[in-house]
Amino acid sequence: MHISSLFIQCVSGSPSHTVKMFPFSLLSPTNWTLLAVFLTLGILAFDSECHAKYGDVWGLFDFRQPVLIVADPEIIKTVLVKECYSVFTNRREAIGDPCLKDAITNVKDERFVAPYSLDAVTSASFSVEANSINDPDDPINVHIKKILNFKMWILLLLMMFPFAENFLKALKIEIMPSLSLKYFYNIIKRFKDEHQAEESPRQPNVKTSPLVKVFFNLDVLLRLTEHEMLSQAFIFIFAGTDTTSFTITYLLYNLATNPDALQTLQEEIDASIPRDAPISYEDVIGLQYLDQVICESMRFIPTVPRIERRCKKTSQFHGITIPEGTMVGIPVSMLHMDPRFWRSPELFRPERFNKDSGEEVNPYAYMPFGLGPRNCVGMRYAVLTMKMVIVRLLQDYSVETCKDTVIPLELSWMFQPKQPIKLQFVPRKQ
Ligand code: HEM
Repeated sequence: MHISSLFIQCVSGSPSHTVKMFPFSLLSPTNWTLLAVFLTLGILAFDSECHAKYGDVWGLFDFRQPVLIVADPEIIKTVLVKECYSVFTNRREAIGDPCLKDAITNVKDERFVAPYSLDAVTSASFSVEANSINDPDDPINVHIKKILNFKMWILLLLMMFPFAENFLKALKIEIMPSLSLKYFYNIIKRFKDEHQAEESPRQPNVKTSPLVKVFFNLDVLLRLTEHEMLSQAFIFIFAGTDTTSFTITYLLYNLATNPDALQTLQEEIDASIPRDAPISYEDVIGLQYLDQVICESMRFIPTVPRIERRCKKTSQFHGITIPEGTMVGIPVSMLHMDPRFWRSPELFRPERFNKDSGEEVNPYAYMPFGLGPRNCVGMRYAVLTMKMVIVRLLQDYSVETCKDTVIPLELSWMFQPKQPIKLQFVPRKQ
């Protein structure tokens, strides 16, 4: 899962002109109140509290890092879209395994511009054979779990003391297990080598998907090194795994707690797709209500609650001076619940995304996949995967709450469910 701002020092900012970042004071009750809100109620309550106190722009320190949070759609547009290439191209400095520093999520400036064309190839998922659904001990499953359960305390330590990286390296302490990372690099490399062998004139009859072909020719197409290319392949697996599974889980939870929406969705699926027939791309794309349910579920509980860009040169926008090195954060989860942009935001209403509903969606207040040139490259692939899974599941099962379902859902300060989400699947009558 993507981790957003980790708060330690809270400060106030004037809504216009230079936003002042006041140093954290142990004696300041304001800071402690907000810190308590952050740790107990989580990022949404924290952002909402700050927003109520300071308006659309406020500042804080993530340990040593100044962060400016902006909730004004015009400023968001400037940061994520208009000035993306000139000022706000990059994210936070990558912390941790140097192996991943050339992945698309971390690369900077002109190195980003090249891999960005990868958008065209996101559908090329890697057909590495795995049996992780049926076999929890499948090596792929074991290694991805090790990587996703990365050590948060090391990340926090490095945010406070970036210079500790070499010290930890010497002690062989790592955020992500390098053995597991190497495991993935090796299977992707093996897959690439096999693909290139298939391409050789000695095996003219072997056919590879054109998209996979593009992906494994990135070194030639975009002049990426082999390591850079393998990193993109790895990050696609890594960035797409937890995000997609969390989003599907939230979606099922929202359907179970909103049986009317579930029924409307099942009626749409039943009317459009025969039960035992294979599902085509056109079938799922045609399901309008399913699309609305996914949009609404990702508004209601966005998997990534905050996105960020780093300001690479001191600039002035909308009357605010943003110093070089400042992180600009967009409070996605708060914007998705802001009554300025949504009618009854606390209600799960897929109808609001119906084009004929008359309710307009402000594109700068809705960004479950981020926004602008640096948004999620896996978006279309993820939506398609989710649609396929949901259709297949709901053709045969209804999803309901049970005695162990926690209602309402409680999210931790890391924006993850405090308790496991438990639902029951009831077979549908044939
Ligand atoms: C429902 C599932 C997913 C969600 C909610 C999600 C969400 C996001 C968000 C919010 C960002 C940051 C965008 C920004 O900063 O503006 C992002 C970036 C990214 N995502 Fe996803 N994502 C999902 C699935 C995937 C999948 C399946 C892949 C790969 C196939 C993927 C690959 C990436 C990559 C490579 C980036 C970095 C893009 C860049 O730096 O240019 N994501 N994602």
